Amino acid sequence: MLLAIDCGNTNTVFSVWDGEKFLCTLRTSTEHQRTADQYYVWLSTLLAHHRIPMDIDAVIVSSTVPRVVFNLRVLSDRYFNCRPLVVGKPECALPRQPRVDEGTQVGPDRLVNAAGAYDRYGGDLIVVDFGTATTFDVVAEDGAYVGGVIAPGVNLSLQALHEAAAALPHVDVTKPQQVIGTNTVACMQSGVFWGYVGLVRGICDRIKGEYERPMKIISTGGLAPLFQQGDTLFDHFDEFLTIHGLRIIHDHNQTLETT
Ligand SMILES: Nc1ncnc2c1ncn2[C@@H]1O[C@H](COP(=O)(O)OP(=O)(O)O)[C@@H](O)[C@H]1O
Ligand SMILES: CC(C)(COP(=O)(O)O)[C@@H](O)C(=O)NCCC(=O)O
Ligand SMILES: [K+]
Repeated sequence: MLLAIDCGNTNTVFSVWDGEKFLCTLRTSTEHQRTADQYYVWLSTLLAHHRIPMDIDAVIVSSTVPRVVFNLRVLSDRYFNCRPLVVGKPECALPRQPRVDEGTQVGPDRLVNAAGAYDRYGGDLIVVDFGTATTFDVVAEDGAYVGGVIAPGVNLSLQALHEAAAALPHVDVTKPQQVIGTNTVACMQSGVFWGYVGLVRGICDRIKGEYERPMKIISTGGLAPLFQQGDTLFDHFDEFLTIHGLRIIHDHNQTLETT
């Protein structure tokens, strides 16, 4: 079975696959000090809870936080007796090479999103991923990642506003009753909700204007469904896009090994 790990700057998502069969996904906060032994205790407890056997014989990792990769490698070597594929490293082949400026270190999550989205929806895509940052990943007709946009994440923006302004409380993002807020919290929620609807709509429209072919917009990340309530921004919402992309890249590397 395959353990696919998507490590973001806020959360790390573990998913288990039996071939093409998706078994489960588990989420923990991203902590670069977390040791292989701690990961194993947490993972084995939860897999037992889901009655999933721990017969993992392959691991693939995408990490936007380089410092956590070492302990994920130790987890893979010590407990699953295999070397993990790490997206972005030379030993991990991609179905299609990105076409960006020479020397650019593209976030592995974006390469994985491109692979997963192309497999499911074909080419000419914008993938909007609501993470710590909100990324817009452009996928060409042939499935190559060809660039995009990075915007401050939704909760990051709210947190920054709360920390910078003495009188503004911490608020959770939600769709406000109306645009004009009649109290501080409603004003802040309107600012971040409609501000992001405008940001996503505006950036996608500009990307479409610059790209010569018609495009589909795929969204992923926990906050995507919330913003879809504000405007029909996305053609599809795909909660498991990134881990699907990890499985696609793993299978691509398996195919190369057997040919
Ligand atoms: N459904 C949700 N509702 C509200 N906040 C969410 C939801 N899903 C994720 N978040 C928040 O969005 C931010 C990004 O989370 P996540 O997508 O896990 O980031 P990353 O992939 O960068 O680690 C975090 O602050 C997280 O707590
Ligand atoms: C933009 C990101 C931080 C988003 O990562 P996340 O929000 O999932 O933690 C990540 O894609 C990244 O580290 N990118 C490197 C720079 C680039 O993609 O050009
Ligand atoms: K991401």
